[in-house]
Amino acid sequence: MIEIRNVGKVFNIGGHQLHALKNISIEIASGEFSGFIGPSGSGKTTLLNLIGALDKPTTGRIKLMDRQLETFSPREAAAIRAKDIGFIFQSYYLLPHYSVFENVEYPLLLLKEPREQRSEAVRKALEWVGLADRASSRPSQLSGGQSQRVAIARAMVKQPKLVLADEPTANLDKENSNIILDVMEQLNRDLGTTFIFSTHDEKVIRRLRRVITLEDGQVQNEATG
Ligand SMILES: Nc1ncnc2c1ncn2[C@@H]1O[C@H](COP(=O)(O)OP(=O)(O)OP(=O)(O)O)[C@@H](O)[C@H]1O
Repeated sequence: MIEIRNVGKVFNIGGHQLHALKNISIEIASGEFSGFIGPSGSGKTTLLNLIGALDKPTTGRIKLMDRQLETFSPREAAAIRAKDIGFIFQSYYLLPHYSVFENVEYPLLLLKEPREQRSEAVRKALEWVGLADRASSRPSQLSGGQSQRVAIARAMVKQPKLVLADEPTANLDKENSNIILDVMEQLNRDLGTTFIFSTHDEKVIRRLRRVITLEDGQVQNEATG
């Protein structure tokens, strides 16, 4: 599903060059439940952003579902993000003035799906995360764990092949972290969705079937389990 070949990423900060990623080569297969771990600043988020077509590598190539991402225009990158990739972040980024239903529906509006299909898909996505009864709630009425479950439903509503989760449990307690990890594991099993995490959290790391450790912008080691 993903082929990362000799990827480097350099940020220019005030005339100084920061090598955030150095010659990374990794392949990730469809259906994996894997994650990048490593110290703060090791390049986890930078790498996830490149896979998610949110940014481009300085050197090297990234193939995502048979498409060379580094050749994409901003418009093409936006289209692939809208259609094929679900994003989950540490901060849930729910729209505060919209209901849970409308928040989950939003990606389908961008894809211009007809109303009936949208309603059915939102209903299903809220069922997956156990929040079918909260469709008309506002984000401010939800706990952190429930908010992250809405964010998962929003990422899953278009049934993407790939979901990228950047520190998804960072703001959650143990119980809620385990609930959202259960949900993601089940979606991975039932729908075959590929999940890639960036995380420091032991609770997440224990669940990953493949752990890729980054250090100073390089792959340090790999473990599967
Ligand atoms: N847009 C940017 N502009 C300049 N430097 C950046 C940018 N994004 C990341 N960096 C730098 O690149 C390096 C890698 O950052 P990155 O956020 O990928 O690390 P991380 O492993 O995700 O860290 P954390 O666990 O703290 O989130 C850091 O030194 C960071 O300061």
